[in-house]
Amino acid sequence: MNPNDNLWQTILKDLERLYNEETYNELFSPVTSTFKEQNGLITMVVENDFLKNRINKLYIGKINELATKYSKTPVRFKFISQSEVEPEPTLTDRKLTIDYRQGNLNSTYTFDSFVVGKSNMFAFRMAMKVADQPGAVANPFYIFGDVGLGKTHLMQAIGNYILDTNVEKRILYVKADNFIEDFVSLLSRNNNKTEEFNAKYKDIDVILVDDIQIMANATKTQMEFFKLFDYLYLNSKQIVITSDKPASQLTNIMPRLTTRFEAGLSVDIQVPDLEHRVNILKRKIATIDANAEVSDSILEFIATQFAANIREMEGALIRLISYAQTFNLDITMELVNDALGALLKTRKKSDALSDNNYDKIQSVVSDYFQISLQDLIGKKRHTKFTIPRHIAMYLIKLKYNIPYKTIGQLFSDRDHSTVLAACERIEKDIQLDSNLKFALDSIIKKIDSTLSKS
Ligand SMILES: Nc1ncnc2c1ncn2[C@@H]1O[C@H](COP(=O)(O)OP(=O)(O)OP(=O)(O)O)[C@@H](O)[C@H]1O
Repeated sequence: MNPNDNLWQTILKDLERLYNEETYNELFSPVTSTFKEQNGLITMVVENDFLKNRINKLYIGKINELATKYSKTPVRFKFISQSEVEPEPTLTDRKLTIDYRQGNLNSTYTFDSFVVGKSNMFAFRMAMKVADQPGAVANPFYIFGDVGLGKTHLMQAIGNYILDTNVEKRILYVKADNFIEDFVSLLSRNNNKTEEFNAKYKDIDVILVDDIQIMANATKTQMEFFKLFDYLYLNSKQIVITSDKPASQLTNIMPRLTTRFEAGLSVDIQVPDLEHRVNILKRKIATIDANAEVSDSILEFIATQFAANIREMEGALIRLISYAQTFNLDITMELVNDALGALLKTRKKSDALSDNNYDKIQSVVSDYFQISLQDLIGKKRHTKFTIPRHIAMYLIKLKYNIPYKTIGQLFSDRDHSTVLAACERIEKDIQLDSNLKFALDSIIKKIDSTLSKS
């Protein structure tokens, strides 16, 4: 018996419960065993194209949700018809197939499971195009956005899609810090490791490099990455990169890399609005526990409390559902307070701490723009200093709403009208300049995290 048959039998039981008898008997019950598995993709065979298309169009999402629920390892299902069954590969063919999905890509990070809204629509559409024609549409494809907003998910969805279309494709997902580690260990060992390094990084079709900003200051690693980048690029291999900021704002990454990143296509992911966040939560419930009943008002409450980071929002939902399951309780607002009380309290505390922290805002802004605090507050008039200065004034006004005159005193005794003009200017520019808007959002996040630690 194929090891995935037990999984399929378990899924069948749920399908029988979920759908009417006629559908179940026609579509699912005749499929008694799995056909094969490769790279986490389990293939099932049905009698004809009509059945195959119905399942793949209407029921595959639910089947994969159940697979995620019941399988210990990440797997997905695919249905083919009898006429598509190919003869088994010979032993030598099989040896050539490297398992590129296991331990490399998270198979739940797919386009299917990515909830689309205004904040990520462009990024999503372009990612689909890149996945459809790797190496041809946008190379490199650069995704940026704040922590926990879905960059890794979207990047891996590209990898999973390419693999689903062609299981032989070699897709390498690597976090920038692992690339640094691999390179450092290459330097510290003998030469025959070079071959291993090259086999891992060069003998591939697609590279997905996550959190490139981590390479800041690692000059030798950047040089090596630069060589690899050029090699892959010249061979039309798709390169996908994620970062917490636009390429133009990466600090301590060599310009020969950042300019190459800018030459491809950059897309950003913003914080989703409330309705979008609630939709993400609804989708997550289905994967955590399809039977959990969570009212819209509770979902809205969670989406409001954990607005800036989807990972945190998802964590709160998982905690709530697990809590309800453990104590066998209905999910009410009272239970939300019990289950999430500690998390909510930490957030309140960090808000309360935020009084009178003007100097912290000034130092986060100066750090972000890599200028000294003295220059931020002082009188120099180069735009390198005036833009960060205006941003710091604007943020203090936004966060504390203290008089313009008081803000002026924090910046070398400037007068009320200078601060007012600076705030109005920033307010206007963020409507027009998405890079500025992005910088502001990142700085606000950093301020919040600094204040919560104090
Ligand atoms: N639009 C979305 N639809 C469904 N799930 C999402 C979406 N956006 C984010 N998530 C989920 O939020 C979690 C965090 O996403 P992810 O790890 O991709 O964020 P990230 O931007 O790469 O964060 P980091 O900067 O920390 O690497 C994941 O579980 C992901 O599935």
